[in-house]
Amino acid sequence: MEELIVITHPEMLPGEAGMINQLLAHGLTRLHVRKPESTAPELRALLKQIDPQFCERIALHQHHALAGEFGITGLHFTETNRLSQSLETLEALKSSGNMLSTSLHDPADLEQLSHCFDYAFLGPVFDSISKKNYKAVLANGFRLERFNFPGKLIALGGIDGTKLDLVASLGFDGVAVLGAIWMNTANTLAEFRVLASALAARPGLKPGGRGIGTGPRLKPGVGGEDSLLRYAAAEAEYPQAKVLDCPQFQPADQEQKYKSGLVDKLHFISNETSNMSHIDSIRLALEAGCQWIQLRVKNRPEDEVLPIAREAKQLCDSYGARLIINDFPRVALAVEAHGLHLGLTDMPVPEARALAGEKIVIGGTANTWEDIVRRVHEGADYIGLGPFRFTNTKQNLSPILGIGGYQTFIHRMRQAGHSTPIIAIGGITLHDIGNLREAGIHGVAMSAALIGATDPQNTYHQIQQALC
Ligand SMILES: Cc1ncc(COP(=O)(O)OP(=O)(O)O)c(N)n1
Ligand SMILES: Cc1nc(C(=O)O)sc1CCOP(=O)(O)O
Ligand SMILES: [Mg+2]
Repeated sequence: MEELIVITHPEMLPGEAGMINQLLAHGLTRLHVRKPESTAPELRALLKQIDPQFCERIALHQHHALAGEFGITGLHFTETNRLSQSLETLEALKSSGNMLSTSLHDPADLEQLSHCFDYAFLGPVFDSISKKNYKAVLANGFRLERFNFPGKLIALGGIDGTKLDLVASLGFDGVAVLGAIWMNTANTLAEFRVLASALAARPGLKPGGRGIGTGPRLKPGVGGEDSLLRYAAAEAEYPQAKVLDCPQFQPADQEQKYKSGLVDKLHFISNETSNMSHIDSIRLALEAGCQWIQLRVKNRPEDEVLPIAREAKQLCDSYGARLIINDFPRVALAVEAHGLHLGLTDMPVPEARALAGEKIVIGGTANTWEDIVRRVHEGADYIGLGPFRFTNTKQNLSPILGIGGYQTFIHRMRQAGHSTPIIAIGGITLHDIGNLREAGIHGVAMSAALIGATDPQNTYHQIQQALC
């Protein structure tokens, strides 16, 4: 069993687009946008906020006419909607490259189901978590009969992490979740990670298995199979190298696209002051909502950084967040950090890669065009490009780039065909993000703007919105 599909909350939630982008950036391969009460303009407003690179992983339940506008090819048909479609319509949609799915409530209906459908939801298999009075329809002792349906069968209804083994034993190819993800919106990403890790760790998941969203139309590197594999690589210790070795993911540029989903858009940089330790600053950021934390301890030897890193790792784990270690590859390895950030005078990226392995995310600093080219050739997973403006957080700053520097360098990168994600850094505040995003950055790294915020949680949410 390998598929994990998330269905949106039926109502529009505050900050929902940000949460959706986060889920997709963290490896979600298929998102079903189901908003039964929403009008087309309301749905359009939501879709507009979703990063276009993710639209190929989306299926729409309502307002199919919006699909073309956003490059969405996934069309879902509710049971009623399916029954009112002619076979010709379904065949025409299918042959024009769409990926079709539908819902069934009676397993016997599979016998008649059109083979135009790539996958079908069947359920509710358990009493629903989110819908009261939505009771399980599958009888005790149920075992899935596929008839000749060639598509995937996805269990829906009442599924959480505790049910995966049972669902797999019933013969399903995957699960669709709603309540488990959206019941507590403060924990959406953490819940997804728990489910995805549990699924990836199941013995049935094999690197090379196909995922929904892997139709022949999908570009490698955008959702689908590689995204599923990416999640497995990141979460279940399948060697990422297997993905990158596969010829279909070459040249290097496709590889970079694949990498951009691995790198968060907001990096918090830890700091210490006379009344705040690194751990205090990390706790503040985690409580605000940050999910990507860089431990940046300066002017201390490795043996002093190691215990701080261990504590930071525990703390980040408890919030389902990722820890990146600045400057110290061996510390990153020792604490099993998610990533490592290297400066221009630190260990070169390939050396750190050889030391720390394929799984770890490695970012590298650049201050000039030549540095950018070096980082691209070194195979950095992202480039920390700065400084944007003067900051007290770092000593011995390189010359300020300003918005013009980012515009120029990102333009040159595009011309040269380089797509390594750029993380802007140095004195960045909430109000800079719009311009930086327009210049083409992938994300921002921030320290003082979050540590010094009067309401870090609110600042975090505004930053997330601005990054969408
Ligand atoms: C995301 C990100 N980008 C750049 C830096 C700067 O790293 P470095 O050049 O190694 O300088 P120090 O941070 O070590 O002073 C970073 N830390 N993070
Ligand atoms: C760690 C770091 N590196 C920079 C670079 O230009 O390479 S600027 C910087 C400090 C980032 O913190 P703040 O958001 O408080 O300015
Ligand atoms: Mg450094």
